[in-house]
Amino acid sequence: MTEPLPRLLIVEDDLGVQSQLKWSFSDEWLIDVAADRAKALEIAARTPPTIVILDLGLPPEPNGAGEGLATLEGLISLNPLTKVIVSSGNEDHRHALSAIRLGAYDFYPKPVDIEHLRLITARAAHLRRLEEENRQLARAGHAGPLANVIGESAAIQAVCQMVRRVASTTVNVLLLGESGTGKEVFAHSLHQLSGRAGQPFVAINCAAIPENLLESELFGHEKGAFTGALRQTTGKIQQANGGTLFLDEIGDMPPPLQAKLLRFLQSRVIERVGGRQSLEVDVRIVSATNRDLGALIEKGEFREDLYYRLDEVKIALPPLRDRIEDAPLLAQYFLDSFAASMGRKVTGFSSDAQVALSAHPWPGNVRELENRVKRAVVLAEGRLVTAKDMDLVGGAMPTLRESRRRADYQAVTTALLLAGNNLSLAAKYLGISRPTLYDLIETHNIHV
Ligand SMILES: Nc1ncnc2c1ncn2[C@@H]1O[C@H](COP(=O)(O)OP(=O)(O)OP(=O)(O)O)[C@@H](O)[C@H]1O
Repeated sequence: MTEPLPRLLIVEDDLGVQSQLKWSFSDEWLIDVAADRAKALEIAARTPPTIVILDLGLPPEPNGAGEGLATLEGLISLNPLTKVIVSSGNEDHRHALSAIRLGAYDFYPKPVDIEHLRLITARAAHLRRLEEENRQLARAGHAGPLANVIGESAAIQAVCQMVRRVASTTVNVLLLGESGTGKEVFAHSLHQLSGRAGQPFVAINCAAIPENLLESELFGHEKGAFTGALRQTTGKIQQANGGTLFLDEIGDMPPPLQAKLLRFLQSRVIERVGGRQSLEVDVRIVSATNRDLGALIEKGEFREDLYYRLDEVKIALPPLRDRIEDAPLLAQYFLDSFAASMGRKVTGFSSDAQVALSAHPWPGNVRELENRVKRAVVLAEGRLVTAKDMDLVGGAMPTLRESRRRADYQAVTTALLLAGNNLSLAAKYLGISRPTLYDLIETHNIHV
């Protein structure tokens, strides 16, 4: 998909200047021209321009600025994001300043210097793009990070944005990511941001419960259903009625239970183990795994039909090493909360600790960082935590290759975020071709 060219409206009554401008900009812009206020506003209403180049001296006042300024006001009131660049032929600087006061983006003196005007136009277009992206983010509810989520990296912001976007829907969400990347944190955010927030959030770890107990944990059982079933119990699915069921480590669910879970997802009805009564249950399913479900499906260990039910939307959580700029933020956050709860007067990190935080590859992700900081808050002798307190002495410098890998990953995720996942635009921001961008996305396993 190629990006449509942006629209430029030239409002100019001098036909010579009009065609000069048209000719100079037609390679990068879709151009409309108007010679007076009425025509300009009519075009702007019909095909909204990104940028307007506006001559202030329009008829019937070619030597004044009244008509030009009125046109400017009309354009801005049609769309306040429109960037209007004004020109005035007479030497009167005051008109240009009045225009800026009324909301024009910039001005330039006549006679026109095309190179100068190109620069102004490019900057205005860039600003307009940023403003529109900010608006989109704000509309998607992305006013800041999610509650309980620490991180400012582009990668984590993209995740927050996605979580906000899907939270209010009823789609089942599959969270993928290495151990300790925050899958449960985001499952909780999804629930809190959804219309189900006042209802229960029930989590179950499919790997931690022995196979023979998992079924009754999920579905409940009747009294006497099996040896030791002394009374009727309510399963987790029913406990979550009206709310969200978080199925952690879904990749470890044994195949017979996968079949039962699938039946439930199709019918939305459960039967307790040993029971006959059908109970209707309304839950939203959020599941998570650090395993490669595709590989499990290939080996016949995970049902593909269940996978498609669970993966209505997939959200991939980046490992901490790929958003290393979040490590100092998370570390300070954990330090403050542990210091407060343990009553310790530790306030920050020594410089060797700060270097270690950014150099360590964090195989255990945020959980590892949390544990290391906790230990350090206990051990620290002074006000500052050292690398030794975190047991990160001699923490290997990242190799040049690793640093480059991280830089590539960050650049690509940032560009995708700014481009709203539009690949052509992201490739353009990065100054690379689309095929190169595809390769990078594949190499870094980035989900778009
Ligand atoms: N972005 C974050 N901001 C604040 N705390 C976080 C963040 N991500 C993770 N944590 C914390 O890190 C720890 C691990 O997170 P969580 O249990 O959600 O990871 P997980 O991906 O579900 O791990 P596992 O796959 O091992 O179950 C938790 O204590 C959680 O509070």
